[in-house]
Amino acid sequence: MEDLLANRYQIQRLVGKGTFGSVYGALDLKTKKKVAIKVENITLSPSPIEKEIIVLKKLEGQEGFPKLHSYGIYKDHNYIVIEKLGKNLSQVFKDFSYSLSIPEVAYLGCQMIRRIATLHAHEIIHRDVKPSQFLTKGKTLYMVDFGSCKSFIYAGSFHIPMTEDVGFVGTLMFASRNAHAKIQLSRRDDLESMCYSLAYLLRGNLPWMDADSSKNTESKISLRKSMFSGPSIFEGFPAEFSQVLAYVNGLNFYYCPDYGFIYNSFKKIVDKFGKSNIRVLKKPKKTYRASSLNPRKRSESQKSIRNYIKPKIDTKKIIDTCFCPTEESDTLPEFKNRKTIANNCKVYKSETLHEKARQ
Ligand SMILES: Nc1ncnc2c1ncn2[C@@H]1O[C@H](COP(=O)(O)OP(=O)(O)OP(=O)(O)O)[C@@H](O)[C@H]1O
Repeated sequence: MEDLLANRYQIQRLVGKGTFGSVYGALDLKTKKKVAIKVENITLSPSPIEKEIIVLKKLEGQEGFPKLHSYGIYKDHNYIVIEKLGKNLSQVFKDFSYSLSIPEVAYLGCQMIRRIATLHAHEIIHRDVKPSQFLTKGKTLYMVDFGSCKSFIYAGSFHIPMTEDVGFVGTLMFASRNAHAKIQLSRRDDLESMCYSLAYLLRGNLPWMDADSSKNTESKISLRKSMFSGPSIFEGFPAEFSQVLAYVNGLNFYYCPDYGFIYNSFKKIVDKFGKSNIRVLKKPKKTYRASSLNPRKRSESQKSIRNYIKPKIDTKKIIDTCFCPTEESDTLPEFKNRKTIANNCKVYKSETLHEKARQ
């Protein structure tokens, strides 16, 4: 990669390499701000970066998603310039010697489910949820890499059908069982991958991970996952984790998951253990209070607060009001005596059709 991209971005260092491209840290010579630049070869078709641009535009202004600064083609590369974030959760895990505490993982879970709920509220599924797709910056966990995303809605209001024999999408270690069975993925699969990510961060391994990496073939992982991916992967940890996985395993292809139930389950763990020893997602060191700024900076800061555009979709509302019980979830203790709250999520046509077929 050349040192200067598009006459504006001074490439500083390679931050990471993905399956399809590389991410560089760079300095925007115009704004003097640090940015991240993702590049891929122009010959890739379909282009993951093109997909990423569409998704990032849709998510503009949402908490926990990087800002898209610009994009374009430079020589034989597509590129996007996005907000520079910190380390991903795999790197954070390594920094903590592969040992995070129960409340730390539950705290990360609270933010993961909020990001996934926001993405789903925009009718998009991620299809490659794993620890390295969540990056830290200050107190916020960001979700990145939208190259595998897909809209689960077509023609405005139809949920995609549950087709089989689709190609494998995702990452072997964290993919849902449906991904291995080559069944079309839907919202439930992002949640299953989230559960495996949390189990990995709690345990430091997953039952289908062979220490000998050459033995981690798709067929071996798929077989072991079908045997060992039940709620027992959370054995020895607070019951809320396994209850969430049991709930997710009971979700129907078309259902809008109950993000509120999942969020509250993780929050219950955080509340039980307390937040005082949580080392991840700490406040940035430098904080300025408006009153300590000089008058000109104070007025700029107040103006930027006034100009702050409220997120179009309120994740808290999705978290609080979305509830779609399944037959299996009725058997969980949390669901006993719980009233069905009107589902705030849009009801898609095929979901209604599916309901009718069930009756
Ligand atoms: N906005 C960003 N700021 C800082 N680092 C980033 C940013 N986006 C991505 N990265 C880093 O770059 C690395 C590569 O990211 P990328 O999304 O291309 O691939 P990946 O998720 O690691 O791998 P794969 O494509 O195989 O899923 C990530 O590990 C991440 O830590």
